[in-house]
Amino acid sequence: FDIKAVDLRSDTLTLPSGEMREAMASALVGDDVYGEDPTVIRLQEEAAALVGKEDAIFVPSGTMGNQLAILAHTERGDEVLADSQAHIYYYEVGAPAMWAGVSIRPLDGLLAGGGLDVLRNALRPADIHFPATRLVCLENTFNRGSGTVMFPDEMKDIYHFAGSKGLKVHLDGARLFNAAVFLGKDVREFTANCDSVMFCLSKGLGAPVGSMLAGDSGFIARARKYRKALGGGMRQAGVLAAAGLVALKNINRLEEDHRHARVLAKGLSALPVFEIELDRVQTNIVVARVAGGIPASGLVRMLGEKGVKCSAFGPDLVRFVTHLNVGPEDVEYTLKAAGELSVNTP
Ligand SMILES: Cc1ncc(COP(=O)(O)O)c(CN[C@H](C(=O)O)[C@H](C)O)c1O
Repeated sequence: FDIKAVDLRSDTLTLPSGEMREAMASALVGDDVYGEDPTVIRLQEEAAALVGKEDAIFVPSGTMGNQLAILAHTERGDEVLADSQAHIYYYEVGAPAMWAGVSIRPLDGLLAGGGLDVLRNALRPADIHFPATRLVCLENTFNRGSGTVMFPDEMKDIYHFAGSKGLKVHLDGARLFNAAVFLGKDVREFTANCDSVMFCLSKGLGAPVGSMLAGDSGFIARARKYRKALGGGMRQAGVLAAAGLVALKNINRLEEDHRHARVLAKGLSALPVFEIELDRVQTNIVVARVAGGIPASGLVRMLGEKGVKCSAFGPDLVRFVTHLNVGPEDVEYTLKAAGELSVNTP
């Protein structure tokens, strides 16, 4: 059983391809703070057109894209609504309070189906005791929901209801193309139902760095100013944007990651130590409950010893993420390694 390395911790681990490296090396560049980097400009124009928005800005990370959206949509003291398990609340270091001076009210179930009722029940009347609620954040696909997809119709209901109450909607679309590919729909069917959208180039699409934030031109102008304030004004960033342009060609191959995730989930669920809701495995993320009282950290360690890396996703939850650098043979190897575990697991 020769040990090999299979890294399923996250799709953030994707490595730049040879084509990306060539594009990076030969990229036309200029000073992007002066608005003079032709490759950044091209990427921003292509990204805006792709998601059907007026303008877009290239940012170093999905987290910065999300935080710029909050800054550009709100004033200090406003309230933002997000799912309690949303990345923007769960994994972004409390940044909305740190930079935007806003509070996030965590809502259980906003992203897990029935979001409109959750939102409707969360709204409060104007009252001297209550902050002004300004923004609703959605996430598609839903990372901590095991990469599940919010259908465009549900997004439309939420978007129209939010709009009727004067709220803006920001979509954390870190893995939005995974959602579009899962449904076989144009990504604009999703983005027509939000005021701003962030999507990552650096995850399943394979770029080494970067995300795009898109919205109307006034919003992007505000986001650009806040990015500068956060020290995110970049100089010859065309070197990175060139990889992003190549990454956009990887959208259609995402179905391969989804297929690998389904094969992995099916194989793992046949083993006594993993409990998986197979209908929730829609894209490239597999979340498994660890049975037998084994802590997730223990399972991560035992699989690690066999060369398979995955993430603990809670005390008894583990996450496997398929991506560009994971092939069918890696899935097979993972199932073999996991199969060995189950035999030896008490
Ligand atoms: C839905 C969503 N939105 C935003 C981000 C932030 O993107 P980056 O700041 O890492 O570029 C992530 C990254 N997710 C990472 C991962 O899944 O391994 C970790 C948890 O931060 C994300 O999953």
